[in-house]
Amino acid sequence: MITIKGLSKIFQTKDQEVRAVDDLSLNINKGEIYGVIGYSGAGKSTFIRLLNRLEDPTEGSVLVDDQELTSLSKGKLRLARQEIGMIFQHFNLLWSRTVHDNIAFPLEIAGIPKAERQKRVDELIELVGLKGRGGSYPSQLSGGQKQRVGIARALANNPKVLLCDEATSALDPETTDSILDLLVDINEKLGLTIVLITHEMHVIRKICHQVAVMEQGKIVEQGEVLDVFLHPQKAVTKKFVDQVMGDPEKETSLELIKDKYQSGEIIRLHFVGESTNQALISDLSRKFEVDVNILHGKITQTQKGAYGTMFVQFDGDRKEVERAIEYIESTSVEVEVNPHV
Ligand SMILES: Nc1ncnc2c1ncn2[C@@H]1O[C@H](COP(=O)(O)OP(=O)(O)OP(=O)(O)O)[C@@H](O)[C@H]1O
Repeated sequence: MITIKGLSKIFQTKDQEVRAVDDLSLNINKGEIYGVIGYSGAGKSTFIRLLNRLEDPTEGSVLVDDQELTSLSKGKLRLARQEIGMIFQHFNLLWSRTVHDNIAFPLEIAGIPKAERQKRVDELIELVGLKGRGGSYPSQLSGGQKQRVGIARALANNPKVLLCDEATSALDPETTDSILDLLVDINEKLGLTIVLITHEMHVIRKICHQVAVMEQGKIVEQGEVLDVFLHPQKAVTKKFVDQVMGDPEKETSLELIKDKYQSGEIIRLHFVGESTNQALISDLSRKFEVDVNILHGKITQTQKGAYGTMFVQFDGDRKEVERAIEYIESTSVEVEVNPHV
């Protein structure tokens, strides 16, 4: 759906040149939720603004659904932008217009007749869960409701792509989750491709299929969310993963655990998706004469299933413990016996 090649944006300031986006190339597939994460100043906002040419690139190209945005004239660009909706951290609503009229605004600009507009606005209000609030003004809405209006407005012209610029950063954790759920719902219902930028790994973990980590204008790591969680290569990525997971190995001393539980085997289980294995522990105790003692760990949910590490102790007949370990090795849960500190 989106092909980005050699994209750069250089800002000239009085005394220096800032490479906000530096020779970036990537592909985003249709129907994917693609997250870009980075710390402040990494170049995320510049990057997302280049995707709908709110910012003109210094070099490189952006193709959306095979249309090259970078070479379009102003008139054609306006049409192309109808295919790319955008939502913002601070909502960017029109304060003197009602919810209904905010959502109708892009339809008016696109020249949609009034009756059709009315029907479409009603559908959108329903889709984002704001039924009955069409006559309210933005100042009468909560942050989460304002963002719902932003989403409805962005979807008005049936775009192929939705860009989200720190869309939940101004919201509390609970409201953040409800907006993220709405984005997943829209992605699944409409098959919409979503590109979002964020500095919160929670957002990536909860809804993204793919993630790119940005640092100093470059993408330093990218891939499927679970893979990146599982094998973070760069220090910056590790820091982001620790943001949601903590580091179970740092939080407790394995030596202490080993001292305390000297019989049987201490085992580290690493869950990497595939929800079928969530029942592993009960499976083990049903199938084998082994006592499973949960010692420490953290498991969280991603779009592709459970992810995380758990330390357990297996106690019982040695042969039976070995059989239980062999059984885990036949699943997608990674297992390490007597892990090193
Ligand atoms: N209009 C501009 N003129 C000059 N420099 C700019 C301009 N816009 C951005 N920059 C610089 O480009 C770099 C990347 O900024 P950008 O806002 O894209 O980062 P970000 O990752 O979105 O950070 P934040 O989350 O804080 O917005 C920064 O060093 C910033 O100072």
